[in-house]
Amino acid sequence: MKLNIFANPNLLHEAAAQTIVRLLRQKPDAVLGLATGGTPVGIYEALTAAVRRREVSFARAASFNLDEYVGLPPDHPASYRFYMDQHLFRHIDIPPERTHIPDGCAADLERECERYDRLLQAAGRIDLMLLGLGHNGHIGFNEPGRALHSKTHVAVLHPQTREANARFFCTPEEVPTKAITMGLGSIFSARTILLVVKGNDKADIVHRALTGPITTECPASLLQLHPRLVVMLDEGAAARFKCQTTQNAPHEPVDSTNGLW
Ligand SMILES: O=P(O)(O)OC[C@H]1O[C@](O)(CO)[C@@H](O)[C@@H]1O
Repeated sequence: MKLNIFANPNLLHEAAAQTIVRLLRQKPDAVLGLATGGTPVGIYEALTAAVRRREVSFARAASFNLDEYVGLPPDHPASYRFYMDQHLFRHIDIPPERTHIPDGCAADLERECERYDRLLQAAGRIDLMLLGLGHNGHIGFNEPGRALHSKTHVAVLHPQTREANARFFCTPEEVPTKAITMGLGSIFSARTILLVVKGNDKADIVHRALTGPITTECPASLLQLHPRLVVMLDEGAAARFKCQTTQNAPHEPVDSTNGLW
């Protein structure tokens, strides 16, 4: 695992974006796994700026989003399709037909999950999976529980998750109770996983996920087993890690695990 700690969120956003830029320069047809939520917004802004500066092109790339709410159409402002269009896709040159997000309004949700898995399989391995972290340790919408799913499935959202995401809706009651999410198997099969976590409110959970026991009660703890895990934290999220803030250029991540493991 490579752990990078940044003095402020802007440096973190830039470093995460540059990781994706570097990948696309080496491999223009890379398959990207993408996340939503508050965390990646700044990363998508930095990617948009890099495309505007013509530092990178997404013209040959493909993307697969982690999840989508059940029952929200693409034009609902809180749907993840809407979010991705608003924050990234409409600002970059990725062909719309190569951007994939589960259809949360499909008449048959089980078939939609199977369809998404077939698309993932046909695309080959995800080269880089961008992940945020839920306050309860969820990744995508893989919620804590006695068992985890490997494949794309319909997840019942934890009350804590619905509460955390209520800020994206007019009223808390509007937050859907279910979502379609990529499973742990699909997330894990990515060549590289980039976990980005910001804010003091996530300091405990990110520390537990990366240093605590590996358990389905904290889905992100499974990431400890991934052979190529890159973690980027701001100082708030890194409060419980006793290692130094990344001093070198933010786009040159260093291995700063410094005897932690
Ligand atoms: O960045 P946020 O808004 O804290 O969300 C964290 C995680 O929660 C989700 O939004 C799902 O609740 C994930 O997609 C995201 O990575």
